[in-house]
Amino acid sequence: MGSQSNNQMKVVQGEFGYVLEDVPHLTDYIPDLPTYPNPLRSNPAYSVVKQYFVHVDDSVPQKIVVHKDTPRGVHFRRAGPRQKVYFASDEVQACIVTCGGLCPGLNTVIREIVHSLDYMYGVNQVLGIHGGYRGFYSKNTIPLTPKVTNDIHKRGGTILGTSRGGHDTMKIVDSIQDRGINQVYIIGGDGSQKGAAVIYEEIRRRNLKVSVAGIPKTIDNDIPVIDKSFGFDTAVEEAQRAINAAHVEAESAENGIGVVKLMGRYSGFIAMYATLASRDVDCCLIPESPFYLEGEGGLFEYMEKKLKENGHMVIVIAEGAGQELLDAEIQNAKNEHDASGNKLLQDVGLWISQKIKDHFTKLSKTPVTLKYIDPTYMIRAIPSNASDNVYCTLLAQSAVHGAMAGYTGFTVGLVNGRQTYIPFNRIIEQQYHVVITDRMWARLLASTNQPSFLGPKTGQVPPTQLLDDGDEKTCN
Ligand SMILES: Nc1ncnc2c1ncn2[C@@H]1O[C@H](COP(=O)(O)OP(=O)(O)OP(=O)(O)O)[C@@H](O)[C@H]1O
Ligand SMILES: O=P(O)(O)OC[C@H]1O[C@](O)(CO)[C@@H](O)[C@@H]1O
Ligand SMILES: [Mg+2]
Repeated sequence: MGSQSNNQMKVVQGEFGYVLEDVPHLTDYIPDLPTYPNPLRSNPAYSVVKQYFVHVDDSVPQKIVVHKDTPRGVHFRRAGPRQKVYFASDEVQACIVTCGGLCPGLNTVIREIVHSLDYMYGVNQVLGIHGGYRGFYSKNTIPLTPKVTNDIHKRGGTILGTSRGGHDTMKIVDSIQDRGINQVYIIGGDGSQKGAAVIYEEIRRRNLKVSVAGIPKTIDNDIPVIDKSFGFDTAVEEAQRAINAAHVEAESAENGIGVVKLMGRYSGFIAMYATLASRDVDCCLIPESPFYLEGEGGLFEYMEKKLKENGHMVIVIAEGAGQELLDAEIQNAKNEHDASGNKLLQDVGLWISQKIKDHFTKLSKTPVTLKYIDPTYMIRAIPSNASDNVYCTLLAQSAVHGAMAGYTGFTVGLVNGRQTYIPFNRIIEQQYHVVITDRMWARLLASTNQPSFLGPKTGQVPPTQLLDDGDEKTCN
């Protein structure tokens, strides 16, 4: 038993291997802060709710698949309202910023932060930062009220605008300090959460009473620890429309082939879930599972078999899949990056469509009709669906409860179905990927019956045994 801490995380150890990876609190570096009773006590909606306040010792296990002698393992602090808050309502000057690519649900999260601050905590000074991180120091702010944000959840995109690049930590924290902001809500993906972590560090270095809360956003679902990111379900649902169109086109032609490219730079979650949801997909190609085209066990062999059996087929390919094949083939390919430093990928959808056409043209007895559908931005530029709207609401409320309770340097997230506060460094230390030796990918292979492409050609060794799926994301 014992505890260790650094600026980013406090690790508390308990009995039977219990570990709490706790988030920082303002009192870690500003002792003797005054506290106030939580205004929710006298809120008619909550005052009657028994045990509404979260117990100070409540925590949520990261791993729920256990054996009888498994140590209790890593836990995260349970999110929710606390008895005491560290901000008086009229003291709070909050701000909200959205960064990185778009994602369904951004406006819902903005709306719910504004509404939660006002309706639950009586806070009515909330500023919107325009155009991502650089907006802190280069743009005017937008006052956000429940009235201004009332209908925004019905729209795609973000009313605040977003951007990549432009993270100048010193200028951002200067702006926070100059404007008297003391709660910062940052909605963004892995890059944005890295940005949030360095903002928190600088705020702490300056000894400022400012809570920094992250709300994880990315339709790629590549953020570790959390069950899934908001907007992911909406994106998967929208992808069905493209897959359906590809299937209708393919089915209506002789040797029809539908190819659908979906987002997923390094993680193939959208492609995997869209495939599992659809049942019309015969082959799903993702960045985590290298594949090859020619020869035994390759894609073309499988396609020939499928066309012979069914007369048509549908392929879903994630944008980051097969990039190594393109790199090997396209000499002098430009090594370009976006403003945030993310590598700009080559268009694998166009490339594979051409490869397929060339292959079947060579096999002159099998002329094919190929339709390529690229719904890339259509799956993310839409409003969130009902379940994502609920999810966004809970995330926003959890973030507000956490900041009001004086926690800082945390990201809110669903862990095994429970709202939690997760230290930034657990969120940013790695990107989450589909693990092709886990159960979920095996389920997909079983559902499509496609080749696994495991073997000497891809350098992937077939697993002898499926590993425990304790670390997998989402309900399985
Ligand atoms: N290591 C880092 N340190 C500080 N800021 C960063 C870092 N990485 C990214 N950022 C900033 O975070 C913002 C968003 O980053 P990025 O464009 O990579 O999107 P993201 O948040 O990862 O979202 P997504 O990839 O889902 O679209 C940008 O303004 C970028 O400058
Ligand atoms: O064109 P943009 O806006 O840079 O966004 C594209 C990228 O954003 C993501 O949706 C999330 O990182 C990727 O899948 C995709 O490559
Ligand atoms: Mg990212």
